[in-house]
Amino acid sequence: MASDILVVDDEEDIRELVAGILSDEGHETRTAFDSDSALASIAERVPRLILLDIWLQGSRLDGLALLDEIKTIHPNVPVVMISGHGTVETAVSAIKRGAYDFIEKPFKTDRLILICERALETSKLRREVTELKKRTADTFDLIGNSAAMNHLRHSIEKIAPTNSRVMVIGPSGSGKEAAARAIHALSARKDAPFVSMNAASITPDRMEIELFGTEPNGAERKVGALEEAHRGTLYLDEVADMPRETQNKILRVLVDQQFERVGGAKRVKVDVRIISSTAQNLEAMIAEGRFREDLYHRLAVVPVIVPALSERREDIPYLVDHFMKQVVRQSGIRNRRIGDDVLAVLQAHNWPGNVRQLRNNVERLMILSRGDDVDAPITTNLLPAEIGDVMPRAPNQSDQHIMALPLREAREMFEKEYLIAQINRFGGNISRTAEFVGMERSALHRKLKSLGV
Ligand SMILES: Nc1ncnc2c1ncn2[C@@H]1O[C@H](COP(=O)(O)OP(=O)(O)OP(=O)(O)O)[C@@H](O)[C@H]1O
Repeated sequence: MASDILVVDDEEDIRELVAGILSDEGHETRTAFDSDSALASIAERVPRLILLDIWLQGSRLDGLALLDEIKTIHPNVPVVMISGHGTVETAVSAIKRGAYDFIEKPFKTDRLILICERALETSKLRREVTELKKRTADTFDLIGNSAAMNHLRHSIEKIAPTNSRVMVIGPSGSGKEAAARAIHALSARKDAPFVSMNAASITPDRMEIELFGTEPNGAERKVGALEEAHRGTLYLDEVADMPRETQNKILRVLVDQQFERVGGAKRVKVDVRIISSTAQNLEAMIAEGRFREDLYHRLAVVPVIVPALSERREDIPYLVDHFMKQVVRQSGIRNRRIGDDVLAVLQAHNWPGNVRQLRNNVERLMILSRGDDVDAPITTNLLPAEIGDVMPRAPNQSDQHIMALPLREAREMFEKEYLIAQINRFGGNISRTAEFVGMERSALHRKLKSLGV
C-alpha cells in the first residue's frame, strides 16, 4: 500500500536516490535537508515513515537529536536511520533511543525496500492493536449515572470477586454482555479469556463440538469453548433459546465439573466461571416445561438485572456523549455538538432496542451530519421519523390516532403523552419537569391529576 515517507539527509544525492527508489515502489515521498526543514515538513503532515541520516551535517540538530525530538512528538512514527561507514555503533544506540532499524551506506536497493516495508507493516500492526485494545476497553465501560445503573455497578463490584455463577437478566440490547464483561474484568480471572458463546445460534449436534472441542487426533481439530475459557469466564448468551438437548448437555457439565472431548474418552477438567444471560422470563418458561428447573437453579445462583433503557432515561445524555466519542475514535469522523432539542427527543423515545439501538442512532446521526459545518450542532431533522415523532407512545396508552379525535380529546391526549415523556426524561423529578415545561410545580401537579396521570 502506498505510504507517505519523509527522507531526511544533508547529501542531495542520497536524498534523491532514496526518494526515487521508494517513489518507484509506489510511495509518496518528501525530502528535507536539515532538522528544521524536517520538523516543518512533519508539522505540516505527519508521515507514515521517516528515513533519517545519522549525521545531518550543517543542521541545528544532528540525526540523533532530531530522532529524540521526533520520538517525543510522534512516538508511533517509525524512524529508520541511514548510517555511513564507522557509524554503525551510533546506529545501534539510535535503536536503543527508539529508531526502528538502520541501513548502512552504500546500501542495496532491495534491502532499503525490505526495511521500509517491514517498518510500515509493523507500525500498521501496532496501530491496529492499539485500536483493538481501545475497542475492548470500551466494552468494559458501563456508562450511566441513574440510580438503576449505580445499583447495577454496585452489584457487579460485589459479585465479581466471588466465583459464583451469575445469570444476567434484561431485555435485548440493554447491556447484558457489557455487564458480564465488567464482572470478568473486575474478577481475579481478568487476565484469562472471556469467551462468549451464543447458545441459541448453535444447533444441538454442533453444540458438543463447540463446547467440548474435539480430541486432538480427530479429523476436525477444535478447542472447545470450555477449554478456551480455562481459568477465565464462559458467557452463555440467551440460554432461554437453547434446545432441550443442549440444556441437558450443559447441565451434565455443571454437575460433573468435567467432560469428554468429542472423539475422546479422557475426562477433562477445567476451571471456568459461567455467566449466562436471558432476555426472557425463565420462571414462566419453567412453568410451561420449556426450560429445565434444575439447570436454572445451577445457572442463576446470583441473578443480576439490567433494566431497559426506558427505565433509566437519565443515562441517555451520558451514553450519547460516550458513543459520539467512540464513533470519533473508531471511524475518524470529527466530533460534533448535539443540540438540546435532539437530546430531548432521544430522552423521550422508548428505545425498544435499548442501548444498542441508541448507539446505532448516534452513529447514524454522526455519519449523516459528516459534511455539515462542524461548529453547528446536530439538529432533529436528521433523526429517523419513528424517533423524531413528537408523540412518543407510552406503553398501555391508547393507540388511536390523534387525527381521529375531536380537539378537546386530542389536546388531552397530547398533553398526557407529552407530560409523561417529559417526566420520564427527568427521572420522575416533578420540580425539574415543571421548570422545563414552564409551569408552576403545583399547577403541574393539578394538571397531571386532571389528566389521570
Ligand atoms: N451501560 C453501558 N455503557 C456503555 N455501553 C453500553 C452499555 N450498555 C450497553 N452498551 C453497549 O451497547 C451495545 C449492546 O450491549 P450488549 O451487547 O451488552 O447488550 P445485550 O443485552 O447483551 O444484547 P443481546 O440481548 O442482543 O445479547 C454494545 O455495543 C455495548 O457495548
